[in-house]
Amino acid sequence: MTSHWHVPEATDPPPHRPILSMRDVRRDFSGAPALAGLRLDIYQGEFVAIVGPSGSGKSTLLNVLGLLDTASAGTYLVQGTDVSGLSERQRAELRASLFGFVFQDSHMVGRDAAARNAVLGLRARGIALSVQKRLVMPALHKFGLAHKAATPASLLSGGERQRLAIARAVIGAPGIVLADEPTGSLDTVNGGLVLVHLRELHATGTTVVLVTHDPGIAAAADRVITMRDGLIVGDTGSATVHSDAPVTPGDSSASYHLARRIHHEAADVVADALSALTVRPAKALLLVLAFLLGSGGLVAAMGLSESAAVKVSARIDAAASDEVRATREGGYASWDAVTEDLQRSKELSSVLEAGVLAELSAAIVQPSTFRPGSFPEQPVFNGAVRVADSAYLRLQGATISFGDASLLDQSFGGPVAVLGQDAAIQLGIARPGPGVVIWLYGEPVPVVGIIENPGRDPMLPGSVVVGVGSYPVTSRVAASLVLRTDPGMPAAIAEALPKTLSPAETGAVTVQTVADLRDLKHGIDADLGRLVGIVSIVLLAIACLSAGTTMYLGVLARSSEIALRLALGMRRGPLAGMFLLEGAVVGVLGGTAGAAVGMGAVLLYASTEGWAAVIPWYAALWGIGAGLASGTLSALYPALVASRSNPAQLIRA
Ligand SMILES: Nc1ncnc2c1ncn2[C@@H]1O[C@H](COP(=O)(O)OP(=O)(O)OP(=O)(O)O)[C@@H](O)[C@H]1O
Repeated sequence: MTSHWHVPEATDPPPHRPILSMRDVRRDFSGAPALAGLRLDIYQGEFVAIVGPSGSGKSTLLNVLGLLDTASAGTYLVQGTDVSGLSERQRAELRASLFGFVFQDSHMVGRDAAARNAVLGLRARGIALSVQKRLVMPALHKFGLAHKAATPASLLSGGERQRLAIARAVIGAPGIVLADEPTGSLDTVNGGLVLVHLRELHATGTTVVLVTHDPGIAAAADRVITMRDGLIVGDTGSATVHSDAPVTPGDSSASYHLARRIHHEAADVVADALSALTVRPAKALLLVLAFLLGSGGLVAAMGLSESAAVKVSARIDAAASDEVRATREGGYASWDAVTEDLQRSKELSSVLEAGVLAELSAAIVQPSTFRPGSFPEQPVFNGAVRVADSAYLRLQGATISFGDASLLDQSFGGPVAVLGQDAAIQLGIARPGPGVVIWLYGEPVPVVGIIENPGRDPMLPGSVVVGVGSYPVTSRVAASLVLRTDPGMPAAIAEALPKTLSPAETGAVTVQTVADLRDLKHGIDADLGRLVGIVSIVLLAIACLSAGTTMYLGVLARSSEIALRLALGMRRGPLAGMFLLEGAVVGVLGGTAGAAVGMGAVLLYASTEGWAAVIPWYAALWGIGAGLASGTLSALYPALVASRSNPAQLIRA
């Protein structure tokens, strides 16, 4: 320590080039100067203590020196480079490669192990993993923390955390260590230890600048700068033999590497986003649930509308200008009764063909290629299952390949099935043949044909059609008679049919022509889809809002971690990415669960209504996409807040 005051003048011949040099540097906060025009040179290898009363500007000076904060006016050169000309990114890179920081409150990523915290700065600089591994244990050992390597930083004692902060600051052998009251929160023993470490570091050539209130620590420094009211009022001057050699990290393998840095940043972004979720599982679960409800509703709305629309439009198409459908109230007791009605209706003049069609619930029939129980996770069939005869297929103009539709009408010991092309693909059946069966109600049913052309029934491609032959009737059959008439005759046939089929009680027969069916289009089914759709969009908006609020609070709660990452040189883009990814992951999880729940709801609703559930293949993607989009959207503002924050201010907070 020297005894003479040395306040260099601009006219002084520069003895050596300083590594940090300030001229007329000001830092104003709301018009009031925290630094009121400083002139300061710091040379490589110095051990400088900054002292002064509270509020005199010590921390502000340290923050500006370390590029955590920007001067409002004046010139600041780091290794001869004017930092006012650097971009935010260049400042971050310079900060990461030149400075090591020790803060008063040893900021840590609390959920991460001590070892991972120790290498945080190395990661920000893109130091190779092998080098990180080589450096971390000796550093922890040096600071008496080897046995705590795997302990989460939040569980360390105050002294241990501060030693870890120093280990983190020095592990990459930075040219300059800046420490803001590093012993402020420690007892005498731990404070003394910290000072010993800083002196050892200085002995290896590192420049150390520390802010302290402790006269003992100030006395241990080679140069003491005294501040008052934002000005330097005393400087014991530099005693060190200065070197002009450029400041480089002590370990050449620990040099800055952009590609690896980006790689580490990407890995950190993913790991941190995921660990932020797993560390607060209850919060994550609630967010997932919010997105689940929103996107689940959306998928359900799509399925319901589509099922309703297909059901309605199928009928309307079918009932063009030459089709009449009739049903009997309460259905039929047996297939013989159905056949009887078919025969009678065929006797009407102008009826060209009469067929039969009954819808079955796919959820109950459970079509499958696999014997029940033989395959643990059987895919759910999402087409329609219908009972029909060959006349129905004929009058729809449908044609069969690889088989014979008339087998549908025969009873030779059990039902047979023909498959629509989409249904066949879904069930994994390429063509019918001996031994090719599907399982319905847990019983094997031979496949006797594939529908090549669905004619005018748009539901046929996705349908499993079971023959009427000997299809078991367990309860009453809700079958429809489908009649093909001479063109223009449906109205006349519709008049005559009830009298023909049920002369005693014409009301028991319901006849549908195209006019009746058009009304169906505006029926409650489509409205239900629309309603669920609107509700789900509202739910998604609420999910977005609540997730956004929760994440914003999360950003505030993690301000110490954010400050640390920025201070260590993490760029703002990846920092924002970390929060966006967290939102996206929550959204995708919620969206995926929502898609599953939504599809389940459609299947359930359709089966209770006796419809064929039609879930468009893209519904699940929509559900997941809605979750992803709303999750990311909700994280947008919090991410912006995090990435725009000023590390110096956060550290102060
Ligand atoms: N982000 C900020 N916003 C507003 N005012 C600030 C901010 N940072 C510092 N100041 C003000 O600048 C002045 C200097 O603060 P600084 O923290 O640098 O002093 P200090 O000498 O380090 O004080 P202490 O020893 O108490 O930590 C104070 O008046 C403080 O209120």
